[in-house]
Amino acid sequence: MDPVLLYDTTLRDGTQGENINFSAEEKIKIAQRLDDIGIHYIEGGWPGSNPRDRQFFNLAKTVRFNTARLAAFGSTRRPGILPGDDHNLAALVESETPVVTIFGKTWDHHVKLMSNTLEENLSMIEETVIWLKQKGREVFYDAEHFFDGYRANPEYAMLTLNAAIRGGADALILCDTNGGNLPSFIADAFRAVRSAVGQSGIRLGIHTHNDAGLAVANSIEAVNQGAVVVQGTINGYGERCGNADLITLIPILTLKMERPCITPENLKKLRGLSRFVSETANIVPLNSRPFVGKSAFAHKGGIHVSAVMKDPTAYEHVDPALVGNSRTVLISDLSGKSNIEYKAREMGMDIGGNGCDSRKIVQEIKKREQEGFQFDAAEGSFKILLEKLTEQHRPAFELESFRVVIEKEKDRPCNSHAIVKISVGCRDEITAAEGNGPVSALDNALRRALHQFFPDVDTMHLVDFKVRVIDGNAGTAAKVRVLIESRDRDNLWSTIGVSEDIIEASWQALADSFQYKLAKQQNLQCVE
Ligand SMILES: CC(=O)SCCNC(=O)CCNC(=O)[C@H](O)C(C)(C)COP(=O)(O)OP(=O)(O)OC[C@H]1O[C@@H](n2cnc3c(N)ncnc32)[C@H](O)[C@@H]1OP(=O)(O)O
Ligand SMILES: CC(=O)C(=O)O
Repeated sequence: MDPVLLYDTTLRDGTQGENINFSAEEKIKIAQRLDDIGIHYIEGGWPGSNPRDRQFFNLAKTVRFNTARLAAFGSTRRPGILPGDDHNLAALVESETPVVTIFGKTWDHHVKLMSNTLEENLSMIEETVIWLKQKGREVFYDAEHFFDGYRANPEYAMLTLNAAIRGGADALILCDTNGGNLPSFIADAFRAVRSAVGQSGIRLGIHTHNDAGLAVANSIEAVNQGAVVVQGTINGYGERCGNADLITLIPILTLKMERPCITPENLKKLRGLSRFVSETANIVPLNSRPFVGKSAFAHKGGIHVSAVMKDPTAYEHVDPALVGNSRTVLISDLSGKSNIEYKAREMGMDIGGNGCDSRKIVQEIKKREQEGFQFDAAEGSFKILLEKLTEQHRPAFELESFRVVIEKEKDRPCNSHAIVKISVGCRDEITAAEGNGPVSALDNALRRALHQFFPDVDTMHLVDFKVRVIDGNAGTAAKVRVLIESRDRDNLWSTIGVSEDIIEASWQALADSFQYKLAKQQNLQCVE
């Protein structure tokens, strides 16, 4: 099958998305990751638009890309002037990129909105392409609003493409700029263009937006109709509802359509690339993102897990490892014994020979979930519960008692302190500590007490603390669920507590967190 060329516009159209901003240095880092995974074209920005994008292209002059060709983006010349007098075009050439992409108007309605004439618009397209070709660039022509323009006035839409072809463009990219077209129309229009311009030998490409949730589907239709260049962004970031998500498109092209675009080795970097771009953008990664999301291969229903244990293809459309992802099994009140057995095996636990079979464990989990626990969000507490139910729990410490005092004096902030008494082996320890609030005071006091025996507790800290009222109708008697996320140098884990008392629920989650940390230390040193 013919290869498809990937054209990434995360650094240009991606940054037109709400809340997406990259510094010039961050853009360079992303471009290097895109190059590393084998993207063929990287659109770095619009140098005529802002100093940041000009800085990016200046920095890029010293960067060597292995596979990617860098593109600078801009518009055709303005009406009524020569290309050589247009500062936007000058900025494109000064970027010194091997590729320049310009967009022009296809839709007669939009040309009139600009108070332009249809003839002048055609000249703007043709003359701009000629000028850029004279400067030795590979020129991509993005036909803005192609599909809406083609619907409104197909003859004129074709004239705009012919103007770009006469100018010597290397590729015509048909854009669903408003993102509202359906796959059937994309296919019909693309087929018509292909039969009209196919003999010119020009490459055809597709650029879609996701306003109707169809960007990926529309890109696939275009590929089926002969598109050999696919434009999109990492994670689908982009103007309004975003662009076609390359993170979804790439595995579809390679694994399902057998259209080579990146190597199988590079495909395994896909999840890492998606994470890197979301972290750089400071956007929380979408759990449900196809192929690479945390939930993409997470199985919750007992029936699913039972089948996946026998044959993963029963509920997995591709092998998660191919895209750098992995399978997870979740524990909840929708679990069956298969979930428990899978999880126990994953945690390296034997839950067989002690009279508490996985069926009893499932019943206990369902009872606790009914009380408000949520084990799919708290693997640390699930492991401790499993150990308790199978009589394998060896607690690092026992709580004897705690006391928390919160003081509020007029015109002064609240002050909290806690006293904790624990026993480790045959020794008792009592410590007191202050904190920003009652949970922080408890955490500090417990940490101080444990430090005497397990100095390694210093490497762990709490990273998140979430409280949720479970039964809002019950007023102050409602139960609360506390979820705590903790980490040390190597691991991140979550624990849970449920009670009518927020301090009690917090203590449960906190104590589980420390027990989990101390139990997972293979070489746990208790200094007696
Ligand atoms: C479909 C797309 O995603 S295209 C990319 C859209 N991206 C962006 O707009 C981000 C970068 N844009 C910018 O920084 C600014 O809009 C600039 C620098 C390009 C222009 O800024 P300004 O000169 O202040 O103009 P403004 O943004 O208000 O309007 C855009 C101008 O471009 C003109 N224009 C629009 N499309 C084209 C085109 N293909 N060719 C030439 N001119 C065009 C408009 O008619 C308008 O001209 P006018 O000022 O004479 O009315
Ligand atoms: C060019 C472009 O970004 C569009 O038409 O959507």
